Amino acid sequence: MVRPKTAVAKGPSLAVVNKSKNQRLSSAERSAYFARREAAKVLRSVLQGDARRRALGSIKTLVYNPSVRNKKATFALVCQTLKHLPIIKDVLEAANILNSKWKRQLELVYIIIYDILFGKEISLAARLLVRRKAKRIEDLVALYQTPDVSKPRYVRVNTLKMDVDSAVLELGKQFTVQKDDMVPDLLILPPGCDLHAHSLVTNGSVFLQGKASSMVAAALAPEPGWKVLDACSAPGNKTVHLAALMKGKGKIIACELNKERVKRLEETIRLSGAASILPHFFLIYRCQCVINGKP
Ligand SMILES: C[S@@+](CC[C@H](N)C(=O)[O-])C[C@H]1O[C@@H](n2cnc3c(N)ncnc32)[C@H](O)[C@@H]1O
Repeated sequence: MVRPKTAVAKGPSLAVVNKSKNQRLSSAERSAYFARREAAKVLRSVLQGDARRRALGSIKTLVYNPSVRNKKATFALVCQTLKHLPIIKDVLEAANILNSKWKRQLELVYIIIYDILFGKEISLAARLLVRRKAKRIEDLVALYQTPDVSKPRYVRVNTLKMDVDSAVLELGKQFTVQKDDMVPDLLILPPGCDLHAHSLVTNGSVFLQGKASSMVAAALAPEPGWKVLDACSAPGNKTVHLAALMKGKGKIIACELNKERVKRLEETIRLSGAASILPHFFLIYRCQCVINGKP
């Protein structure tokens, strides 16, 4: 195996590839960028030659093609990537990040992964280890991990089916339950409790609905008799919350663009019990709402 003398990665890797064309690259970045592109082309020829058992030329011959500008760096990149290819392939397989676009540029991906794993980034990581007084990469990663901030679970009581105090009693048999101080029909449960299969959820007495989502209808505070337009309604959590606050008097015009999501909206309305209690309450439109001429 040829051992190149040059340091291979002299510029940022993925960052360079992803830089928008409008942003100017420094000359070092530009040369690293071209070296990677050129190395990928050479690598493709080498690997295709291997696959067909018919080499299109030695790496040197391919690199000395006049179209290759940065011959030293390209040669080094190709050799080093080939040397580490089994590891690179393993990493790619484990990471499972190849989409169809990247699969078409597999050789470039190999080169970039080489750079990330064994090129300049390693020395950056080493510098970081010293700076953060960490002995191993794992310790460094742990230093950067944000503490697990546990978020409470919220459920909104569907007052068309159940009153808030009964829901507190029922859920209180299993969990510690608190009433939210901003949204009257919202309950706070401990982080991590899974209510998906709870009978109050499956029968539509409570909805798994976050605080931000539940605040919308509460902030509007519609009164019975109002006519309310829900312009983007599926899956319908806010639609049925409005229905509960309006106690069945008035009208809700629920619009939804997506045909499949209209089905979800109808299912939410059915689950909430609103459709049977208030048969003429909802008007569901599969439409694109147009406001001031704009969708
Ligand atoms: C974030 S969801 C709405 C969530 C809903 N308000 C709730 O609380 O359950 C946005 C919905 O708006 C629909 N949508 C987007 N643009 C729309 C348009 N111009 N007209 C009608 N529906 C639209 C989308 O298909 C999607 O189902």
